[in-house]
Amino acid sequence: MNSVIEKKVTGVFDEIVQRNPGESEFHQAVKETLDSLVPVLEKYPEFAHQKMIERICEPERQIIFRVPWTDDKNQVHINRGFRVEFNSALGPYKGGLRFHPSVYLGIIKFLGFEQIFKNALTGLPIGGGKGGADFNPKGKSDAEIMRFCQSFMTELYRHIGEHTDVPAGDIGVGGREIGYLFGQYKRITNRYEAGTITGKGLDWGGSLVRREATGYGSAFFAREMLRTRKDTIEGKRCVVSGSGNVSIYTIEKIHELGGKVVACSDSNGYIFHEKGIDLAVLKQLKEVERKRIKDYLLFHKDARYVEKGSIWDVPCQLALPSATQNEISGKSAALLVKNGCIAVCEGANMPTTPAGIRVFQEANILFAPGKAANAGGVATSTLEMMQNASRDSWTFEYTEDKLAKIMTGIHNLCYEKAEEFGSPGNYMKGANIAGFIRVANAMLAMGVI
Ligand SMILES: NC(=O)C1=CN([C@@H]2O[C@H](COP(=O)(O)OP(=O)(O)OC[C@H]3O[C@@H](n4cnc5c(N)ncnc54)[C@H](OP(=O)(O)O)[C@@H]3O)[C@@H](O)[C@H]2O)C=CC1
Ligand SMILES: O=C(O)CCC(=O)C(=O)O
Repeated sequence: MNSVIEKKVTGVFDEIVQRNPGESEFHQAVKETLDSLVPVLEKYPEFAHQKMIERICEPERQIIFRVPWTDDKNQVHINRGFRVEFNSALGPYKGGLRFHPSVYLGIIKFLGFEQIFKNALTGLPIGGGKGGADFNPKGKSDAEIMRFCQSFMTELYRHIGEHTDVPAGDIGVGGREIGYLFGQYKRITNRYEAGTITGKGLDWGGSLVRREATGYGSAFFAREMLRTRKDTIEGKRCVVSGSGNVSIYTIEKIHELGGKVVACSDSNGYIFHEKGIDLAVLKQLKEVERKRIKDYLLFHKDARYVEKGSIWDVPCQLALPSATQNEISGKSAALLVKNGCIAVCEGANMPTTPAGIRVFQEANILFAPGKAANAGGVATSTLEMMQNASRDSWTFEYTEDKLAKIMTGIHNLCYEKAEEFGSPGNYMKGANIAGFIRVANAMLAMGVI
């Protein structure tokens, strides 16, 4: 360890671990970010003096609540709901809701923390927040999902609003859940405040391209990264993990840009299809029938299903992890590099472990961190809020063009900041530095808040 600033940052991190025990994902996200910020604090001593990193790492507000609901057999269940309103320096808290049995405070805090920097990178007026519940939507009937969402919103409604906190979807929360959540919000408040939640249906305040935005945005980011090495997506063999919202629309745009996605997955296993994933089948299975990825074999006998295997064993040039956190271990990263992978673009939040990131950086392959590469979703949510505020609705082409420009802007900002602070080509450092500077400057201007 060298500088005084480095020692200070290490001390701050140790204190954060002590104050937030047992929240390993939150610690991981904070460490990755703080490690990038040493040169910023050296260049701008006022950030250190004003305790900007200490302030940014402490959520403004954390709400934890009971979510009781009744199943179809009239049995009562109790889940735990969360909303962490992390930082509102740039605008209302903005970030999705995750319904998954693994959810606990540490996961919501890591996601909320990442969201602060991601939202800042978009250049749009949005703060960072995240929420969710330890509820497992798998195997539940529509009526059970509705009752759960209504109960969840019966507490959440008092904390949200178009000028305070604007939730959206994440794992386990798609168009169906957003409908039930917004319906209950409208019912309790007696206000058609469409800008309070994003990812809505197109007939009731939603925006074209929001459904596609995170996946399309990730593919646009990959295109921009490859461009810096005078390369393109055309003809590239790609692997996209997951088969949910982000994965499906990543595959769609990669195919449009001339790449070929040969594998995708769900939490049970992965499908390998040398001819390229058949997106129409995938959409039918996952968006309409809510089935398992294994059923892809019913449509394509020449595909292969690998139960419980690692999708990162499949050789590819471009890897787009789009399922969940920590899905690429150091070992998987090493295998990807050995198999000829030249670029990794994170559609999911924090899908690569610290050991995996080290492998990619040492191999000098292109690596886009989730907070930059998957920012297209939240950016388009903000475009949805703009349309709601002006009682307008934009065309697909207009909205997609705006998304593409935002993603190019984020790419260029990360690239330039990495160079300016002495780590050319390091998109992770560039993203952390650019996001932090924007938020810290706003907080500085507003005094000790
Ligand atoms: N939706 C959005 O707009 C945005 C999402 N993200 C991030 O993208 C990622 C995917 O989100 P999204 O597509 O919306 O979620 P979905 O719920 O639509 O899909 C999630 C996919 O990931 C798989 N998955 C989830 N958890 C695990 C796990 N523990 N192990 C293996 N596979 C898993 C799911 O499989 P199964 O069905 O078997 O559980 C499913 O295929 C998340 O990290 C999310 O935070 C980031 C920015 C915006
Ligand atoms: O659209 C949004 O507001 C949030 C999307 C999200 O949860 C994310 O970026 O991780």
